[in-house]
Amino acid sequence: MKIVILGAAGGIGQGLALLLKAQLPVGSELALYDVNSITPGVAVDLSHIPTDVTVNGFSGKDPTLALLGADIVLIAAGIARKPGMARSDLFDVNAGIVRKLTEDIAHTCPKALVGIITNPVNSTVVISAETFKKAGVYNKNKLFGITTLDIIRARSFIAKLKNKVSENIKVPVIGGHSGVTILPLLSQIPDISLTESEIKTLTQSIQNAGTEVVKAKEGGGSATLSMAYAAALFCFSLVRALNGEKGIVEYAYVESDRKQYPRFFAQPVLLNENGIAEYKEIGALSAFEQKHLEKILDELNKDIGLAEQFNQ
Ligand SMILES: NC(=O)C1=CN([C@@H]2O[C@H](COP(=O)(O)OP(=O)(O)OC[C@H]3O[C@@H](n4cnc5c(N)ncnc54)[C@H](O)[C@@H]3O)[C@@H](O)[C@H]2O)C=CC1
Ligand SMILES: O=C([O-])CC(=O)C(=O)O
Repeated sequence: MKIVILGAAGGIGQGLALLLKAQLPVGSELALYDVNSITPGVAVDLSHIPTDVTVNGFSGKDPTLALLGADIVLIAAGIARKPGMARSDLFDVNAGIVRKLTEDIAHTCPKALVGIITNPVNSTVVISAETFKKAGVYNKNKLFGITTLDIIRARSFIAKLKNKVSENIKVPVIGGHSGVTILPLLSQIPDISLTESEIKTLTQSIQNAGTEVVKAKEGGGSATLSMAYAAALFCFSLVRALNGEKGIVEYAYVESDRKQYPRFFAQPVLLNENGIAEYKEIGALSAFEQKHLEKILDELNKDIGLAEQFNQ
């Protein structure tokens, strides 16, 4: 199994590379690529960790050598927010980066599963889809916007509030990955009931969590370590599915043709060797969640439309 990280020298890239080097199955291969010339050095550094995962690092303008034979490609390349910015303010720079890297993937390893971390996820995933389409190799079952960070935040916040073990808490989060488009389904958490006021506060905390990190880092970037952890969890699920393990369900921002939802939407999917095997039921929404859903549709459709236009 070969896993590639694009943007591997960045805050997320390095943390993610460390987690994958430490925990991928024996015999896996990890390829790191970044325009930053320290990337081969990051790979040398990681290669001293005694796990049976091979690490190679590549820099320069062309990621082809890193991408050759990839099974999974994770894209964390691009700029991050500074205080006062919205994720959508990253579009102008990151849209072009994601398009170029997708062209490289389409050319070199079109069958790989691709996970997109680069913001604004609501749009970059669409740009990637349209780029694959142009290249004639789009498979919607293989392209994922990684929204796992919203899920792990929800788990942490609820565990703290209710004094529970976070590992045992499962929280669905649907929609998109920016502000109000992040919709945690707090009515669906097994064995935990929340008051109306707790639901309101938690929903806002989960939606604003990224901005809180940006503020706290005072211009030094956005969430990196928690995102690296989230992307590693998502990647391990892809690896297990590729290895034939059954019953793996993840929430991710993917294309589907569910009638009442936008073209791209974070939702539960069952994974197998080919990526998405099946779209799972989103389940019943509470009145609060239903009302919230109606509010986010316009915003998500706008982010998707902008990306569709970018690729025309
Ligand atoms: N999906 C999510 O939940 C989250 C997404 N993000 C997003 O992830 C992205 C990366 O964030 P950080 O790692 O904190 O940023 P960073 O600035 O620390 O790292 C980005 C890396 O991308 C590299 N890069 C830039 N252009 C490239 C190209 N064309 N090819 C290869 N590498 C290139 C840079 O050299 C740098 O090493 C940002 O867009 C950020 O908004 C951040 C947190 C959560
Ligand atoms: O907020 C940001 O810019 C980074 C991000 O997506 C998150 O932390 O959820």
